[in-house]
Amino acid sequence: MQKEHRNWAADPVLSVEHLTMRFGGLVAVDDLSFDVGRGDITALIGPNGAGKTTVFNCVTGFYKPTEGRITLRRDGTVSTEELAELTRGGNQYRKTDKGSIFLLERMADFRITEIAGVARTFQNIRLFGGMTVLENLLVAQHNELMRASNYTIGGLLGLPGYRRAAEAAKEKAVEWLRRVDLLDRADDPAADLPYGAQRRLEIARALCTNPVLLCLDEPAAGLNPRESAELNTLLKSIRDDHGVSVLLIEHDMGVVMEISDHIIVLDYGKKISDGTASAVRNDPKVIAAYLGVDDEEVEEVERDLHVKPGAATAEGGPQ
Ligand SMILES: Nc1ncnc2c1ncn2[C@@H]1O[C@H](COP(=O)(O)OP(=O)(O)OP(=O)(O)O)[C@@H](O)[C@H]1O
Repeated sequence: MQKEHRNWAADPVLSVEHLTMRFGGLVAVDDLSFDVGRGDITALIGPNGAGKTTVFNCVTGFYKPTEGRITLRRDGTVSTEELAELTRGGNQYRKTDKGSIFLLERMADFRITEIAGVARTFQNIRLFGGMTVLENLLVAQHNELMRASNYTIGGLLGLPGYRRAAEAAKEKAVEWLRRVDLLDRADDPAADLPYGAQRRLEIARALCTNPVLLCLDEPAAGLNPRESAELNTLLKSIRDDHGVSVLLIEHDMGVVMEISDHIIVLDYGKKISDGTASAVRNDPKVIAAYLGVDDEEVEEVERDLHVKPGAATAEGGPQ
């Protein structure tokens, strides 16, 4: 059951404003603005080359945007005036007892994960294949463990503070393995897992960093229908049971339409639609943009969007 209230307007965890990213003469993202609601699953969709991954790379600090502001509201409430003040000054973030905000376009990728609380997965799985499943989740908590050792040899000496932190890291890893149904594979090399299980492990690894916003780049790519259904259940549980906001890029319209509270549609780097799944599904601009894809994909898109065959051609969409 999809929620009809608009968290993205009432309580945005992420606000992207006037984002532009140029590569030489190519404008990959063009003056794009959108909000991601706290506690929502938000999907960023659009035809190939629309600019989705570029947006992700800007939000997660892999690219420095040409222009634009990207605000992450980690917790509490920070007023518009305080945000304006932070923007005018040179700082990357502001933390007060009322709440904390981060200007992600000013921050390096590792700081975005570590202090702003944004975690991501990639289009191509990036696990440490030779390490065990459990070790992959412990490595993800390296920063926390380093802090616990006070960046000294406390870890090697087994000082109590470090030992406690190491125990907690293991407990967290085991708990996430249980949630993603991989506990029985904890000691196997990650590379030995089937593809769908590797995707779940990547998500668990991202969650071990305690994110407020989890960014997933095509999590359903390469999954069979059963694995896709399991992914849907996992993502809904991450939202509902753990309160983590999810922003995903996904080509599988079955997944997108079933789980998304909010969908943003890009085409040629610009936003062409923004709303609930049902609003976006019936937007002629979206259907037209999608029908600009290869002929063999047209029927699939029409079926996934639940529109009558040929409906969008009547709107004069690009062919
Ligand atoms: N590092 C880069 N240098 C030059 N051009 C780039 C770079 N990254 C992306 N682009 C270009 O920017 C445009 C948007 O690419 P992007 O990968 O963001 O699209 P996408 O919507 O994620 O596509 P897909 O669905 O195929 O993954 C494309 O024309 C792409 O070739």
